[in-house]
Amino acid sequence: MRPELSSYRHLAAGKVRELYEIDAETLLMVATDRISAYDHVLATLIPDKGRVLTAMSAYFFDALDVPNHLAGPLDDERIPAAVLGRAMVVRRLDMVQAECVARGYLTGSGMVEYRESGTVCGIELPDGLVEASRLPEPIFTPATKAAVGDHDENISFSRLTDIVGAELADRLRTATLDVYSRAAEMAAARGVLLADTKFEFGLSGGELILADEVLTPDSSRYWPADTYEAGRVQPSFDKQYVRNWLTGTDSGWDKASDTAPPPLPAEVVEATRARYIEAYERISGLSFADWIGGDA
Ligand SMILES: C[C@H](c1ccccc1)n1cc(-c2ncnc(N)c2C#N)cn1
Repeated sequence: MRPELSSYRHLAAGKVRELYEIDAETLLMVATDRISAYDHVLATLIPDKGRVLTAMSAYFFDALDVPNHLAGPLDDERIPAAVLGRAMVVRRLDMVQAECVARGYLTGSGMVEYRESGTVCGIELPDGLVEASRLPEPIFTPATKAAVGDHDENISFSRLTDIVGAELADRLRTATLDVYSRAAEMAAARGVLLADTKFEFGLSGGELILADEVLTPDSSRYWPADTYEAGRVQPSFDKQYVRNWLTGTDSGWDKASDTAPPPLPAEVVEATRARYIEAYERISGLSFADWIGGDA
C-alpha cells in the first residue's frame, strides 16, 4: 500500500516542483504539471508535464553512468499513488551551493553578458558571435542559486573557487562539461540541439553526485535542429506555443506589464503537452505511453 503524500513533511517548493522528506536520509522530489513563462508560473496546468520531465530525468540518469542521487526505482513503493510517474525517491545530499551550467550555444543571459563584455562568466569568447551562435567549445558558466522567483547570477570560475574551493570547483567544471557533451551528442543524434543545461550536484562522503532534475526542458534549452539558424532567437522546443500565444494579440496580455498572464486556451495546452511528449520520445527513443503513473 503506497503512503499518502500528506504523510511526508513538505520541505521546499520551487516554481514547478515540490520537495518532501521521507526520512532523515531520503527525499521525495515531485514534478508538478505547472509551467512557467516570462518569469510567471501560469494558472493553467499542462497535463502530464510532470510525468514527462520525470521520465526524461530517469532516462538520462540511466543512460549516463554518472553517480546520481536516485535512491530507488521510479515505481518505488514509497512514492504516493497521486504522484507516481512524476516523483523520484532521492538520497538527501549536502548540496553544492552553485548552479552548474554548461553552454554549447550563446543565448539568454550569456548573450546579454557577451554583448556587454565579449565574455561570459569571465570566459573570453571570439568576436562576432550572434544570438544562438554555436560556441567553439562548450563552456562552464556557474551561477549562484537565486531565491524562488529571482534570477540566478552568473559568476566567474574564480568566484566559484572562492565559494566552494579550488578542488571542488574543478571537479564541478569537469563533471558539468562531460555530462553536457555526452547528452548533447545523444540529443543531436536524434535531431535535437541541447543549447545549454543546468545541473545541481551534491556531495556524499566526498563523492560528487548528480542531483536535482537532469536534462529536462525546464533545466535546459532544447532546439529543433532542422530549423536551427544562428542570428535569431531559436524557437523553444517545448514552450514556443505558450510564448507565441502569450505575446500574440489573442491573449490580451502585455509581457511588459506586471500583470499575471491569462489562462491558456485548450489548444495551446494540448499542443504544449504534445511537444513535451515529442521531446521525450525523440530524445529517449522510448514511448511515453509506456511510462508509469497517470490517471491517478
Ligand atoms: C532545487 C531543488 C528543489 C527541488 C524541488 C523543490 C524545491 C527545490 N532542491 C533539491 C535539493 C536536494 N537536497 C538534498 N538532497 C538532494 N538529493 C536534493 C536534490 N535534488 C534541495 N533543493
